[in-house]
Amino acid sequence: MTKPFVEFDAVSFAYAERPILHRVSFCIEQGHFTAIMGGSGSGKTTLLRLMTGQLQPDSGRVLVGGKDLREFSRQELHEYRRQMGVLFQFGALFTDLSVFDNVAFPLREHTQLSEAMIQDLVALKLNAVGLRGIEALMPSELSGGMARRVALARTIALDPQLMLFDEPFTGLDPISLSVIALLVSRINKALQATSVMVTHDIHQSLQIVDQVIFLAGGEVIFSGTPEEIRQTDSPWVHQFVHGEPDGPVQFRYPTTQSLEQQLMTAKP
Ligand SMILES: Nc1ncnc2c1ncn2[C@@H]1O[C@H](COP(=O)(O)OP(=O)(O)OP(=O)(O)O)[C@@H](O)[C@H]1O
Repeated sequence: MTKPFVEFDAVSFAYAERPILHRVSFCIEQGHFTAIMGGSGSGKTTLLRLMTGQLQPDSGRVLVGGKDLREFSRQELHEYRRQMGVLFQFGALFTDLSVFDNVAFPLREHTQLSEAMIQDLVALKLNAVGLRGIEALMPSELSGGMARRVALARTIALDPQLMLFDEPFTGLDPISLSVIALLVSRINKALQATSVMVTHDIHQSLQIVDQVIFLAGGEVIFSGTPEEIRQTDSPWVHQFVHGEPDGPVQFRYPTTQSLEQQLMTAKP
């Protein structure tokens, strides 16, 4: 039996006067792997920030384990974030620290473990991403794909219950991309973590996730399993799956002024 881990209940959010999300509701089950997809600027990263508690909804609720994030005490919020592993787009490593020290960083920061224990844990985490043996290398000596894997090892150092990935595949060659996708999927299963991944890579996602949520126009326009996505006749989803430039998802930034008006406006 699964139970909800993170729920969005009619969440609306705007940056100043600019509405981004409008009454967004969805549920992420414990232990499930969910991809968030949508056009550029549709609010995917904003949604992750609402999930971490970095941003707060203007209305609606973000529930974690059934409790409104707004009602978390400082201690609860700290604990929630400690159980979270976050891997950003370019998984920045500390360039002045070796691979070992990068992976050891969260262990030293958040635990009282002995150095001997930390050494074993770093070896285990690097082993999980297929890179045991490169402990002494500096980030400048790694390929882009290796650096992303080291960042992944660091993300899982504390055995997070919730893993958030923001475009983990960006900028990788196809082989490194498949390797990262496979590792992310395996690690998710091994840790029985709940994972949420913002990505543009629909084909890779459909192979590894349990659920995909599509955002457009500030709303969830579709959510379902990979099987349901393959079968839907939603034009939004169709445009995404087939990577078509024309369709309901617009590539233009929404502006109220026409190009003609803008060109006619007197210049200083
Ligand atoms: N701190 C901010 N202040 C004001 N506007 C912001 C801020 N962060 C993001 N935005 C705007 O909010 C919208 C949604 O941004 P967000 O980064 O969530 O989109 P996204 O779906 O992750 O985009 P992409 O796929 O291009 O990374 C964008 O139009 C962006 O310009």
